[in-house]
Order: sequence, then structure tokens, then C-alpha cells
Amino acid sequence: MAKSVFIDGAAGTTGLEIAERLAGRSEFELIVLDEARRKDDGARAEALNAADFVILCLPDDAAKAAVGMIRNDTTRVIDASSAHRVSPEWTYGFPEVVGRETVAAARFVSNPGCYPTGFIALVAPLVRAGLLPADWSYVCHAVSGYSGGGKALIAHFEDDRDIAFRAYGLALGHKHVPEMTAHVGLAHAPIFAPAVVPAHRGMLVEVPLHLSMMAKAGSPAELRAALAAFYAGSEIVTVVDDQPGELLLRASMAPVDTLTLRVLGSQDGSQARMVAMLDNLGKGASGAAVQNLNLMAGLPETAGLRLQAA
Ligand SMILES: NC(=O)C1=CN([C@@H]2O[C@H](COP(=O)(O)OP(=O)(O)OC[C@H]3O[C@@H](n4cnc5c(N)ncnc54)[C@H](OP(=O)(O)O)[C@@H]3O)[C@@H](O)[C@H]2O)C=CC1
Ligand SMILES: CC(=O)N[C@@H](CCC(=O)OP(=O)(O)O)C(=O)O
Repeated sequence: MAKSVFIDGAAGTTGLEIAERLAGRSEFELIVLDEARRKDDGARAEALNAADFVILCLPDDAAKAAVGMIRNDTTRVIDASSAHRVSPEWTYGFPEVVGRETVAAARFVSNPGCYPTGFIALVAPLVRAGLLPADWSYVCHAVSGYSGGGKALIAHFEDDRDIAFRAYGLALGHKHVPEMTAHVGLAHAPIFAPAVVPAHRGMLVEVPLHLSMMAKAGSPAELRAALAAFYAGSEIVTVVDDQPGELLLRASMAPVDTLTLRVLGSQDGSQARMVAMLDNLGKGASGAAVQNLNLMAGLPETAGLRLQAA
């Protein structure tokens, strides 16, 4: 029998893309609230309690309130917001890093943030393998397409076509830093420097490394090989061994649910730039939510995902 799924926040950027990925899937049946009732708490509470699976695509406060409206012990929840990403009662929904079986068995799953997906994918396996130190002062630069900021940022960029580059998070303490620190197991919070470019989707997350200044670190080739071994067999995460002259985000990028990792090293091996490329609405949000839903429902993790750009 089909499992029922309620997307709370279905009219938003992330919710719409989840519904697209679930369209035509016979394993799931969507509970849909019409425009007049989608923000009606009574209708939402009914849907939240009727569904086998709830996917929260809401601002943090609304996501917390939605969890509070669930009055049964059966509805399973995937939260796309940052409200529960370091809560001990919640499973961090990064199956490749925490274990697919852990996500499959969880009742409350918190989807990773889009930028943390890139950072954690690059750094966590290497710290775990002892090839990078946990007590280093890491830096993470990143650029995102403007859909990463939901309806409000889409409107900001579509209203002002003259923006070429938007640096933000300038006061530091971005809301993603706690999960980047906690889920890698770092001793110090990384410096996170995000920016937005005038493209609808896509992101590039970079971690530059002074390998020769670290007391103990692998060579660029060792880091790359360790990542390739860690993600071996994944249809979603790929480690590429190449030396490109440039890495481009295309404004015309089509939706895709993959995550591509690179470790680019200097000739003498003293420095490296680790780079993750993904779709903020793919593995960064909606694709990740569907991957987690698949695992929680006992289905193949890539069902309904876009493993190649359309
Ligand atoms: N966009 C992205 O790339 C990513 C987003 N996320 C997270 O996913 C969540 C959703 O983000 P996103 O889709 O981008 O945001 P949007 O602003 O595009 O969508 C949020 C939706 O939630 C609705 N909403 C707000 N409050 C309520 C409420 N009380 N009851 C019902 N619906 C409500 C909004 O309604 P209305 O349409 O009326 O405004 C809107 O449709 C956020 O927590 C975000 O941080 C996570 C990773 C990546
Ligand atoms: C471009 C942009 O504004 N991005 C958002 C993060 C998008 C995202 O990952 O959502 P969560 O915060 O729920 O993880 C930001 O920096 O706040």
C-alpha cells in the first residue's frame, strides 16, 4: 500500500521540488492542502497526524511548531530546516556519513544544510580516517545560486538584475556553522564565507588546506583516494580525479541530485583546495529529502532522483 506523505510548506522552493521528485511514484501518496488551507493550523495539524511521513519545508520557527503539532508516535518526520540539525533527538540525514541504516531506522531526520553538505562530505571522512586533523582552524568559502535563500532571495535577485556577486554572513556565526562543526567533530568552528551569484541554482563549496603546516595530514592524492574509497558504490556522490583549469557554475544549470568532490593539490603537495559541487535544491535540499524518505520507507535510495542533469 502506498505510504502517505505530507509536505508542510509545499508551496515553497524546496517543497515544490520535492513534489516534483515524488510525482508519478506509486509508493507514495501526497496529502495536499489547497492554497486557502496550506497555512491553516487546523488543516495542517490534521495532515501532520494523518501522514506516514511528513517533510517540513518551512522556516525554522514554523518547523519547530509543526513538530509540536504531531500528537501520535507513528508519523515520521524529515525536517529540511536548520531547526534540529544538532539536536541529539534527531538523526542527521546524511546517509553516506551517518550510515544508511541509521537514517532508515530513524523517526526524526534532520536534512543537512546545503553548504554543510559540501563541507561535511569533504572533511568528515578525512578527519575520521586521521588524514586531516580535527583541531585545525578550517575555512570554507562557498557560492550558491539564489534559490538557496528561498522565495525571499529569489525575489531579491529577480528584482535587482544588477547584482553580480553577493557576499554575506559577514558578521560570521552563520546558522550552518554549528552543524559543520558538530558533524565533522571539529575542535574549532570553521570560518564560513558564503556568497550568492546571479544563477538560480547550483553551488560550489571550497575548503582550502595548508597541508604542510598540519602536524599530520595526507597528501592530496591520499586525501582524494580516501574520499573515493569512502564514497565507493554511491550513485549520488562521485570523487573526480582531474586537474581542471576552471570549475564553472552555469546559470542554466538543470536540477540534479548528485554531489561531485575534488581534491586539487599544488605540485609540491603542500597545499590543496577541496571542492564540492552540487545543486542546492538537489543533494542540498529536495534531493536529499527524497533520498532520506526512500531509505526510511525501505526503498532504493536513488528512486525518483535525478542522477544526471535533465
Ligand atoms: N532553498 C534551498 O536551497 C534550501 C532550503 N532549505 C531549508 O528549507 C526550508 C524551506 O526553504 P525554502 O523552500 O527555500 O523557503 P521558501 O521561502 O521558498 O518556502 C517556505 C514556504 O513555507 C511557507 N510557510 C511559512 N510559514 C508557514 C507556516 N506557518 N505554515 C505553513 N507554511 C508556511 C511559506 O509560505 P509563503 O509561500 O506564503 O511564503 C513558503 O511557501 C527552510 O528552512 C530552508 O532553510 C534547506 C536547504 C536548502
Ligand atoms: C543562499 C542562501 O541564502 N542560503 C541560505 C541557506 C540555505 C540552506 O541551506 O538552508 P538551511 O539554512 O535550512 O540549511 C543561507 O545562507 O541562509
